[in-house]
Amino acid sequence: MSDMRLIVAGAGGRMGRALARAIADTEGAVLAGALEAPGSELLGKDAGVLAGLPANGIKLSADLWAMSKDADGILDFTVPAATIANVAIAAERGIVHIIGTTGLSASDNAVIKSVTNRAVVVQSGNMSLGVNLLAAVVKRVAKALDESFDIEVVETHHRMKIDAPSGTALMLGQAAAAGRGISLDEHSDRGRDGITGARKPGDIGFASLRGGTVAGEHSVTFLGPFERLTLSHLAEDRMLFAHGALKAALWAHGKKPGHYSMADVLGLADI
Ligand SMILES: NC(=O)C1=CN([C@@H]2O[C@H](COP(=O)(O)OP(=O)(O)OC[C@H]3O[C@@H](n4cnc5c(N)ncnc54)[C@H](OP(=O)(O)O)[C@@H]3O)[C@@H](O)[C@H]2O)C=CC1
Ligand SMILES: O=C(O)C1=N[C@H](C(=O)O)C[C@H](O)C1
Repeated sequence: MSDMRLIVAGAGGRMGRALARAIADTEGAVLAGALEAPGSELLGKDAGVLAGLPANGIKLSADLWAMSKDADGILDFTVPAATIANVAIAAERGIVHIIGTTGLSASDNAVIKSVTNRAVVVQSGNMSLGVNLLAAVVKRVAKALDESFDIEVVETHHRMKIDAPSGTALMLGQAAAAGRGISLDEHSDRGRDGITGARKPGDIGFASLRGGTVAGEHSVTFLGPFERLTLSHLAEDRMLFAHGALKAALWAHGKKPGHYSMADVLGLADI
């Protein structure tokens, strides 16, 4: 099979630059386009040079329709509005869409789902093996422990992150809720401040720390009578997520239309 031709959306961003480096490192993948926001001062710059590599001749452009003509997939780590605009074009072109963007609303997610009867989408708030394994373990533990154990999800990220709780924290909260057989929407405690009252039994709490250059740190703590169990994951470098996204793209190439998760890619969906 010929190399998978991939577009990086948000090519000037932290993940976009990491993705360009990961593609250059990965056999079977080649950079076919670099998308940036209309009006960005980076438009026209070389994607290789921006990523700290030799020039590769791929210039940043805001025209996804044109650059996707001969592409096979798009790796999208941008912002919700951009991802939603990209969904329609990727589906129309029939190219694989790997979505890592977080902070998406319920209606954004409904738009993404709506194309998956005709498009291949892999979406995950975290592309790492470790976090997806952690989610499977959290689900199991939550199933084993009753409401006498409170569940708290804590995440720490770099100072530039714009959304909270992180996509990963929400994914871990969903895993805990699924293990317990409850709806996260109905049992979520976010943003405590002031006189909050006592903790509601059964709620899943979230707390977000921001600062420095932290690539991503997550923990789920089960707090019971006289004991506590904490499960955690530490991302040491965002190249972890870039390599995960590449793995997802190569896995998805040629798959039938559907809405896939990283657990599907990693063979963890049944755990
Ligand atoms: N699922 C996972 O494993 C991971 C997910 N993420 C998520 O990925 C997203 C990006 O993170 P990060 O790289 O740190 O953020 P950055 O802000 O560094 O990068 C986002 C990039 O997208 C660009 N952008 C904005 N609008 C558009 C548009 N319309 N078309 C194309 N590009 C656009 C931004 O440009 P400009 O600055 O000019 O606005 C910026 O360059 C976040 O949602 C983050 O949570 C991050 C790491 C791992
Ligand atoms: O913005 C980030 O950096 C990250 N975002 C993702 C999230 O919201 O969980 C994944 C990772 O933790 C890094």
